[in-house]
Amino acid sequence: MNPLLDIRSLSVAFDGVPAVSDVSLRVEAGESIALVGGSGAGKSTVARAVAGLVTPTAGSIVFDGIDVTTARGRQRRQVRRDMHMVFQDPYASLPPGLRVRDIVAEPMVIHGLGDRAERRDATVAALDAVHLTPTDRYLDRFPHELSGGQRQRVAFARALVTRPRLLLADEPTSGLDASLRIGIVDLMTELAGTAHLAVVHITHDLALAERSCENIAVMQAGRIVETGCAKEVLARPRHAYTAALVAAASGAH
Ligand SMILES: Nc1ncnc2c1ncn2[C@@H]1O[C@H](COP(=O)(O)OP(=O)(O)OP(=O)(O)O)[C@@H](O)[C@H]1O
Repeated sequence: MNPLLDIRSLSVAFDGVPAVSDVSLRVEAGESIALVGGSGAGKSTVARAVAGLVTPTAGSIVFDGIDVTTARGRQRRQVRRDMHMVFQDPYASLPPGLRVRDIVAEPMVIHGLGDRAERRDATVAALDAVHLTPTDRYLDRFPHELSGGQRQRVAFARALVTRPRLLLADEPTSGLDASLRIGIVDLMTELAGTAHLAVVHITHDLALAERSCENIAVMQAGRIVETGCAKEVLARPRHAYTAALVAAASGAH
């Protein structure tokens, strides 16, 4: 069977400077994979290329049989509906002038999905799925009337409302304190289980990577140096860079 996401020999350069070099990665439907590595390793650039936000210099990215780098028209809209990105800073990524009900429903409006009543039901279901309950308490609030953790849950609800097949979560927990981080990571695990969603979780934090994902890909200087089952890779790293990350993380705790 073809994977949901098939990245082959992806390279991205900015002004001629390589940011991602020859990255290949397969993500199966319903799989959760952590993309880890130090700052500047190229993790966000891989996710942004998958989401069509940056143009690769070489390689291909096939999502559900569609080449995202060349998709146009109906196929492009299908990719946008079936794949969502959640960013680091929910305050910056949520429209400040909209209420939660309109923020969460907006992707359905953009994609012309459902009538008013169906959008309302889907919005309530998405808020339920991210445990912002009772939903009536949140529907009419603006982003500035929510805590950081609640804002990030709204960002997840918005990402889920069109029932996507892939969630790209780029450092969704940075800026949150430790207990909220675990809450968000456990939410992603739960969503992956119940919504048959594949999750790519970009993080610096190896403990969160291991907690949230079955699999892991370790990036260094634009390349993937090691992949495998997260628990095994972190317990017995084969690559010196992974071993150094694990040693640094255990020194930090
Ligand atoms: N829009 C851009 N223009 C120029 N250079 C960029 C751009 N985006 C990323 N880069 C460069 O590409 C490299 C990889 O950056 P990227 O953000 O993908 O790394 P990262 O692993 O996600 O890092 P971090 O964990 O710090 O977010 C870095 O050297 C960065 O400076």
